[in-house]
Amino acid sequence: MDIELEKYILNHIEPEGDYLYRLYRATNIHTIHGRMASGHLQGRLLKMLVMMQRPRYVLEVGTFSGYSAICMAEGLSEIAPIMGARGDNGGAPKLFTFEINDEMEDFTRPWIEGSSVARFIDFRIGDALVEAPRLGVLFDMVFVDGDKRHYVEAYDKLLPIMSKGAIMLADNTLWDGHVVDNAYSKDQQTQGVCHFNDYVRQDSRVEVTILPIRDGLTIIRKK
Ligand SMILES: C[S@@+](CC[C@H](N)C(=O)[O-])C[C@H]1O[C@@H](n2cnc3c(N)ncnc32)[C@H](O)[C@@H]1O
Repeated sequence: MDIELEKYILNHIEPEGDYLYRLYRATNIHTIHGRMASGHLQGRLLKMLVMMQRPRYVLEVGTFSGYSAICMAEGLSEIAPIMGARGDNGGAPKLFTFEINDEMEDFTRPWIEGSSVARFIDFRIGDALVEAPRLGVLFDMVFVDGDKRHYVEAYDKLLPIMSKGAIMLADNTLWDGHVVDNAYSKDQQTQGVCHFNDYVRQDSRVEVTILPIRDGLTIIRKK
């Protein structure tokens, strides 16, 4: 997107807040692929979607530095009073977020635990596609942001543990425009994203739309 237009957008949406600003900076300083973090615009969208969907349980595949997890938890903290939480997390909404790379834990856990919404986040190291089905809960919202080569596998494993009317968000589904660029047709991640986009489109159990925000964000609603 044009830089001026992006600046304009960021000046006309809810501010990121100091904590997330510092986390984004720290992510970019201390990790190699800092730009994987959602950032201001997508973070505000995730929070907004949580407030609109009002989920009891949210699942995230791929915590990385915790940026998107904190944004979604901010949404949960807004809806918690409406959902009749008792304040001890007994009936409060909750985000389970999984990170497969255990080397991220030392960086990410303090940021999550130091955030004002930590009580809404259950951060676990492990493969979300293996661990999430073992939790025994139905998710009302799922954010798939893990390995692009396994998006179809993620979809097949997670759709059955989503409630009717739940939404799945899948990030990076335009993959920097590579989905329409033949030069990348042999790239495994591009192939994974393209396969996923085709696969979801033909599935009559869901409705799907793609937002051209950032790197492409697919919204899938389970009928
Ligand atoms: C793009 S980053 C996530 C960014 C983060 N969601 C955000 O928006 O700030 C992707 C992360 O997913 C992790 N990952 C990949 N496959 C996974 C899986 N099956 N379960 C849990 N984490 C996974 C990777 O190690 C990486 O840290």
